[in-house]
Amino acid sequence: MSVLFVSGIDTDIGKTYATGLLAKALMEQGVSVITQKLVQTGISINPDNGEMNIADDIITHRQLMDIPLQPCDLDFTTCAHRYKKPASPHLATKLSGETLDPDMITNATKRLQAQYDAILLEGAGGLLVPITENLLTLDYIAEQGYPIVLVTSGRLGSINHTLLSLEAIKSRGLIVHSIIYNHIHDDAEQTDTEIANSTIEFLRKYLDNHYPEAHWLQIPYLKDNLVGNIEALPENFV
Ligand SMILES: Nc1ncnc2c1ncn2[C@@H]1O[C@H](COP(=O)(O)OP(=O)(O)OP(=O)(O)O)[C@@H](O)[C@H]1O
Ligand SMILES: C[C@H](N)[C@H](N)CCCCCC(=O)O
Ligand SMILES: [Mg+2]
Repeated sequence: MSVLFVSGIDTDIGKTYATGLLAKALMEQGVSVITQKLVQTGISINPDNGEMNIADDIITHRQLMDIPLQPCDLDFTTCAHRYKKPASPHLATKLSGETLDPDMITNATKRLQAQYDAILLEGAGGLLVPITENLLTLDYIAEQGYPIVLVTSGRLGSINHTLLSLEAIKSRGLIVHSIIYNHIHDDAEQTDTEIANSTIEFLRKYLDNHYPEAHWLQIPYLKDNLVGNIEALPENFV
């Protein structure tokens, strides 16, 4: 019945890819696992009926897991809070005229826990993104006490953003469960491999020294077909 919160050092860092690949690897280990999205902004609209689609990140998780959309997706249990504006949830919610109810998210997680052994809950953006005017993502997670999986990369600036995220997690007394290094930029011409490799080395050493219990994982650069694997996942990861 574990819940892991998958966050990242920023938006567009690869949380969705990491969540989907982690879920797939857990499934392959025989773990009954599902993913959930805290809140989806920038939702796509169904052109046939003008209604909001199932959360895009949930659809991508299922593609990466290589399973169809599940009943809990179709009834929106895995992501009820969906907003049109591709912005911070507090703004997207306000513009929609709706109110985001954090208890609804908690209740949905509990319903999923009754069905699955492990839930991977993906955030929106980074750890301190406001989900309402008065509630930061990390404060919601601190209320629930979920361990955190943090996604990072080798782009210039990642070291600082990663260490700041770790400090924020520590300040709430939460557990850093894992760091997932995403090889997101490996295909890009502008990638400086010297910087990327040094970032990996620095972060690994930093984890060893300060968070020896945390797992270090990596995900590969994926081509358009969304097929790939997280590197060897330890047994009893969740
Ligand atoms: N490993 C990867 N290989 C190839 N492309 C990647 C990889 N990781 C991320 N990307 C690219 O970066 C984009 C952003 O990644 P992703 O959607 O996973 O970010 P996110 O952190 O989940 O963002 P959000 O805060 O919106 O949820 C993807 O649409 C994809 O184009
Ligand atoms: C729309 C985007 N892709 C994410 N879903 C939301 C990112 C919110 C970031 C807010 C911020 O840090 O300023
Ligand atoms: Mg995402």
